[in-house]
Amino acid sequence: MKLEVSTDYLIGRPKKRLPAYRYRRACRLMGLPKFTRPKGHDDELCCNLYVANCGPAVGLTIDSITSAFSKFGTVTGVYPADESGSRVIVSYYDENSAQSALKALDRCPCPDLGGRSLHIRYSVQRPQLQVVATDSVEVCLEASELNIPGIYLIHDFVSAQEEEQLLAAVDARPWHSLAKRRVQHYGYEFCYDIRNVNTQHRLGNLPSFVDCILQKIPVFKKLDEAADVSLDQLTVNEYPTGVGLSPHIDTHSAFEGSIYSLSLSGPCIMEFRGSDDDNDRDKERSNSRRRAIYLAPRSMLLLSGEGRYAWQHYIPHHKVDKVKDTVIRRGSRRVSFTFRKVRKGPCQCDYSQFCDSQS
Ligand SMILES: O=C(O)CCC(=O)C(=O)O
Ligand SMILES: [Fe+2]
Repeated sequence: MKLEVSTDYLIGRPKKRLPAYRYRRACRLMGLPKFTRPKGHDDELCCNLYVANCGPAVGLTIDSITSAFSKFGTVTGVYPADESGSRVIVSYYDENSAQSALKALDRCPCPDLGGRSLHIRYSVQRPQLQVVATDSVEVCLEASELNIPGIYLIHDFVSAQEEEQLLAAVDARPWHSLAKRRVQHYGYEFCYDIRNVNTQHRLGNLPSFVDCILQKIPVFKKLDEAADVSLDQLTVNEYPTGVGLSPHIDTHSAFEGSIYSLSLSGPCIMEFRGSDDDNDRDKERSNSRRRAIYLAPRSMLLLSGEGRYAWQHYIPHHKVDKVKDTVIRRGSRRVSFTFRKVRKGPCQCDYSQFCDSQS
C-alpha cells in the first residue's frame, strides 16, 4: 500500500493551510527529524531554532513563518517540533542568521506574524533511532526451521469465520485485567503469583465455543505421537499492540507435557531461549541458543518435550517485527487461546534442572 503523505507544510511546496489533523498525520508518517535542546551552554550558537506559540494550530501558515524568519537569513526548512501544531523548528543555513532571529523575535510581538509573541530557543537535531533492534534473531516461518525438538506449528488451524466467532465469544465474557494485558481462565484458574493452578478449585468444563478447536487438536498426533489431546485448562490472553510476555517455562508441576497456543486477530513473534547455559555470561554462546518463530493469526503452536520443558518462551514487547525481509506491524491486539492439561501428580520429565517437582 502506498501511503499518501502531504508535504504541503514544508517550504517549497504548494502554499495552502493544512487542517490540524492532516498536519499531525503528516508529522507521524514523514518520520521528520527530531530536535532537542543543545547539551552545551545556553549561548552556544546553533542553526536551528525551536519556536513556540507558532504554527498551523495558532493560525500561522508554514509559508508565513518561513517568510517572517527569512528576513534574518536563508531558511532551509520549517518543521513541526511536535504534533501540537503550535511549535515549529526553523532551520537556517548558518548560525549567525539563527542568532539574529532569536535576538530580534524572542518574546517580542512579531509584526509579520500578526503581532504574535514567540518563545524561541536554540535546538539541535537528534540522531534518528533505529526502528528494528540490532540484537534481533532470524525469525522462522516454520517450526521445522527452529531446530528445537518438540515444537510444532500448524498454519490456518481455524478458518477466518471460526476466528471471528471465537473472538466474539470471548468478547461477550468478562475479561480480567492484569498490568498490561487481559485474561480469561476456563477449566482451572491460573494463579500468576504462584505460577500454578489450584487443582482443588475446578471452574468447570471448557466452554462449548472451543469445541471446534478441541476437535482438531488430535491432528497433532501425526506430528508428535506423544501429544496429549485431552485438555482441561484454557487461558485466553489479550495483548494490546506492543505488549509481549516475559521469558518463562510453564511450571512443570502445574501442567502436563503438551501446551497448545492458538493465535488470533494480530500477529507476533515468539522467541525461545535455551536455558541450559543460564549461568554462562558468554553472549555469543547464549545467542546461539536463541530462536524465533512468526505466529500468524489462526496458527496453532504446540510446545512439547524439550521445547516445553527446557526452553523458555516469550513474546518481545515490539510494535513491529522483522520477519525475513518484511517489517510486520502488530495488530491492535493479539488474542491467544492456550490449552493445557492440569497435572495431578509430580512431574517426572527428563529435564530435572528445570523441574520444580524434582528440585
Ligand atoms: O500467548 C501465547 O501464545 C503464549 C501464552 C503463554 O505462554 C502462557 O500463558 O504461558
Ligand atoms: Fe507459556
